[in-house]
Amino acid sequence: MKDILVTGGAGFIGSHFIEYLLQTTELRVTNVDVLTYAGNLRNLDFELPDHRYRFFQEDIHQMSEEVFDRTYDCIVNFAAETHVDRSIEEAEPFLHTNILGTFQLIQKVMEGKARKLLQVSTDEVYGSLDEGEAAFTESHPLMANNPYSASKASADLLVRSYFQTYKLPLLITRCSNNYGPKQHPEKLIPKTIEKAMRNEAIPIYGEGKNIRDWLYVEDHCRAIYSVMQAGQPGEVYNIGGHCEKSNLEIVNMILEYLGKSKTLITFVPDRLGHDFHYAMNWTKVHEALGWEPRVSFEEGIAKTIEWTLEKTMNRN
Ligand SMILES: Cc1cn([C@H]2C[C@H](O)[C@@H](COP(=O)(O)OP(=O)(O)O[C@H]3O[C@H](CO)[C@@H](O)[C@H](O)[C@H]3O)O2)c(=O)[nH]c1=O
Repeated sequence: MKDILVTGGAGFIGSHFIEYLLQTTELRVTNVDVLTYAGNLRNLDFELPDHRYRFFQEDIHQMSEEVFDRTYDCIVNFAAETHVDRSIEEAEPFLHTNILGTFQLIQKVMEGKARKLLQVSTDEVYGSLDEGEAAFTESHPLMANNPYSASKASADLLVRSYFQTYKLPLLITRCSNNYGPKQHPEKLIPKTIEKAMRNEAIPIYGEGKNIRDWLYVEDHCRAIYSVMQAGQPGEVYNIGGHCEKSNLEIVNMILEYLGKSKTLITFVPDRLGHDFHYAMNWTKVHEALGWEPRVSFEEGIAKTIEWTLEKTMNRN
């Protein structure tokens, strides 16, 4: 492999993946990102060697010929609308980017402009675990419960269908909740850190008992790289953090770390259709590719909080 096209590379996970590729491999990276509210070139604040990195501010629906002046060994698709609450407010951008955008990328593989596509997906496509169910395996039915996850599930099915129909080399990874430096403050962890630092009320939906499986973003990037290198076309690989925690536990840990009062916690009406419990069974990627998460939650959350404190100090 030589050339990788990363879509959505100015976003949270995409920018970490580019950093991982540039620092640990010799691959050349082309980054296509339209720079919506969630994409920010400041996320790429590390060394970007000219001969191995280039950026196009373009929409994945209308990529220019310049982007395709070479054949890519792989497209890794991070370009997505990702926030559940926003999808409940207005679903259309989610359908446009997440479904039709993915379709455009599949077309690039059909046209021979890329040798394969890795679709970065999510545990949300499985819906919520039922009582007594321990974790999602890759064969769990797709039971998306909100417009965001329905759009990601639709994209996964498109990818699957093009593998089944045309035997195109397409792969899917499905991750649990990521966290780490540079995440957009609309998400639970960065939002809690930033609000706590400012002594502002921290909104907890419902009773705060919903459970997520937290994965440090660098562990996720390592997993995606392994799947890109050695995953089997047509296969789905779950990636999880082996770290189930309720939202209240998360918020309490952050408040404790920052030495802030628990009175900042404010219970607010629940998210509509709020999935109760996600957890990933990632035995398959472990057995097939030897991947496992390395960063403990204690270590990961400390790095994330310290990064946020430093960012805020530099801003002031
Ligand atoms: C923003 C916010 C969230 N929450 C709750 C809702 C969820 O149970 C939990 C995490 O919420 P979020 O940070 O929005 O993440 P969640 O809805 O789980 O979805 C994330 O994780 C998914 C993977 O599971 C990704 O596919 C999504 O793109 C990503 O947004 O915290 C609150 O209680 N208060 C809040 O203000």
